[in-house]
Amino acid sequence: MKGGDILSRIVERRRERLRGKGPGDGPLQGLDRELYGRGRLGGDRVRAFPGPLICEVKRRSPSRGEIKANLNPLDQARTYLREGASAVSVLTEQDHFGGSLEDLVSVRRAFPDLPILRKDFLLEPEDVAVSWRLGADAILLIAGVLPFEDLARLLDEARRFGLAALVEVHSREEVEKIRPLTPALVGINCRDLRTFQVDLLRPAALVDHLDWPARIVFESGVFTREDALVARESGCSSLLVGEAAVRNPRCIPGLAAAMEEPLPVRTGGRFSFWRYCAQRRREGSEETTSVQARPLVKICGITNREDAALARDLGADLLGLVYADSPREAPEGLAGELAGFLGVPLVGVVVEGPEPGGAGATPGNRAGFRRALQDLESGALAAVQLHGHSPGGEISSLAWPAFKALRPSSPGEVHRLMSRCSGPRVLVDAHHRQLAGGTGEAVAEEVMVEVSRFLRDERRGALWLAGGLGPDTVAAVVERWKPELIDASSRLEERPGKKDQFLLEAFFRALERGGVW
Ligand SMILES: O=C(O)c1ccccc1NCC(=O)[C@H](O)[C@H](O)COP(=O)(O)O
Repeated sequence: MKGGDILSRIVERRRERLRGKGPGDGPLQGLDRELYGRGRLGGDRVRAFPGPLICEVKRRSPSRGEIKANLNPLDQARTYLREGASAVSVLTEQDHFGGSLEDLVSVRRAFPDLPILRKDFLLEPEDVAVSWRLGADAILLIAGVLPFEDLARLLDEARRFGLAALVEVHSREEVEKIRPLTPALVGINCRDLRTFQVDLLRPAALVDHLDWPARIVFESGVFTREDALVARESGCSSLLVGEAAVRNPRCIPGLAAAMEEPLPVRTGGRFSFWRYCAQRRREGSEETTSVQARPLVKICGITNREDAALARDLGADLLGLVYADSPREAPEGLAGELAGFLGVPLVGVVVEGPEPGGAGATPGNRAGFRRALQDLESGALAAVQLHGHSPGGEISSLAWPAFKALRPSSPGEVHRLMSRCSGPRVLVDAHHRQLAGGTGEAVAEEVMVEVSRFLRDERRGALWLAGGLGPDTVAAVVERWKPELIDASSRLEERPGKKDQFLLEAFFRALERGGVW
C-alpha cells in the first residue's frame, strides 16, 4: 500500500471502532483490572522506562506489508527477552497492523515483570484506562494525530494511572506542539507516517529543539549497528525496533550492545558528524527528504591550506582529504593543521579493499587507511568516506562515523550494492575501471535512474552524489536529481591536487544561480 493519506485512514478506522465497540473492543470489556494490571511498573521503573531497546511485536504494517503473518506474540516476546530487549512494544491496532488487545493481555499474563508499551493510535482518555486495565506499562501518544488539548488530556490520564507515555514526533512543528507539555519521554520517528519515507537523520535534526529534560527514543528504520550508533550520536538513549527484530531477533544483542558500549572512536572530534549534516540542511528541506534547498557541498581532494580556506569561504559544508594512492593524496599532518582553524568538518577519503577493476588495497591505500583512523581518533577528521568493497559489511567495525561511496558499474548493480549498505547515507560516485575516485566522470544516466528508483521505492534516505561535477554541469545535475549533498573534486582543479580559484568560484556561483532554491 502506498503512503498518501494512510495516517488519516488509520485514525478514521480507529474512530469507527471506538464508536462501535468502544475502547475495550467488545469482548475484553469488564476484564479484571487487578489480574491484568498487576505487571504495572512502579514509580521508579516508569521513570526508567524503556531502557536501551524496545522490540516490537507486530505482524504487518502499511509501509512494510506482511512481516510475519503467523507471529505468536508469546514466542516473540520470549525471544526478545532472551536476546536482551529491555522492553516490548505490542501493536494492538487490528486493521493495518494485524494486532489485538488479546496480544497485549497474553504477553502481560505470561511475563508479569516485562515492561510493555501498548502501541496503537490512541485517541480518547478511555483508551488510557483500557491500556492500564489490560496490563500496559506505557502507551504511545502520537503528536501528529492528536490535537493539543487531547494530547494534554491523555498525558494527564497516563500520569493518573501511573503509565509512562511515549510522545511521538516527526517534525519541528510537532516538537513545538508538545513543548508546553514537556513530556519526559519523547520518541522521534524516522518514518514520516504520511509518506512512509524513512530518514535516519531526522532525530539528529530535531533533537536540539527538545530543550527540556527528556529521554529520547529513536524510532523506525533501525536494522544495524551503524543505525544504532547514529541514534546515539543523535542524543537518543533508546531504540524502538520493529521489522528488524521480528524478522531476525538475533540482531538484538548487537543493537543492545551498540546502545551501551563505549562508542568506537571519538565520533568525529569537534563535530558530531551526522548531527552536523542533519542540522546543516538548508531551511525548507526539514519536512521532506526530497530536498528542495541548495544541497550541501563537499569539496574533495584538498591538499593545502589555501584551497581549504577558499572552499570554506565560498560556502563548502564539508572538505574531503584523500588518504589513498592519488595525485591528490593529502600530505601527512594536513588534517590536524586544518582542523585547528578551519571550522568546517573534514572527511577522510579512504580505499579500504579491492575494487572490482583491480584498484584498491595497495600498500599505499592500506597505510592511508591507518593514517585516516589515527586522524579520526585524534578528532582531526569528522568522518571517513569508504571506497572499495569491505569484506565484512559492517562499516562501523572499520571506522566510525563513516559512510560508503558506491560506484555501480551498471543499473543492475545498483540494488545489490545499495541494499547492502547501512547507516543514514551513501555517496553515489562514477564507476571507473582503474581509478577509485576523482575520475572527473559523471555517473551514467541509466545508473542514476536506478539509484533514484531505489531511493524512492525503498523510501530510505536522500541522495549524496559525486562524479564529474563542475561549474558547467552542477546546476543541471542538481535540478535533475535533487541531491541532498554534492561532492566535487577534479573538475575544480588547475592541475591534479591544486584547486583553481576561478573554477571554484564559478562552481558556487552556478550552484546559487542555477538551482531551484
Ligand atoms: O579524488 C581522488 O583522487 C580519489 C582517490 C581515491 C579514492 C577517492 C578519491 N576521491 C573521492 C571523492 O570523493 C571525489 O570527490 C569523487 O570521486 C568525485 O570526483 P570527481 O569526479 O573528480 O569530481
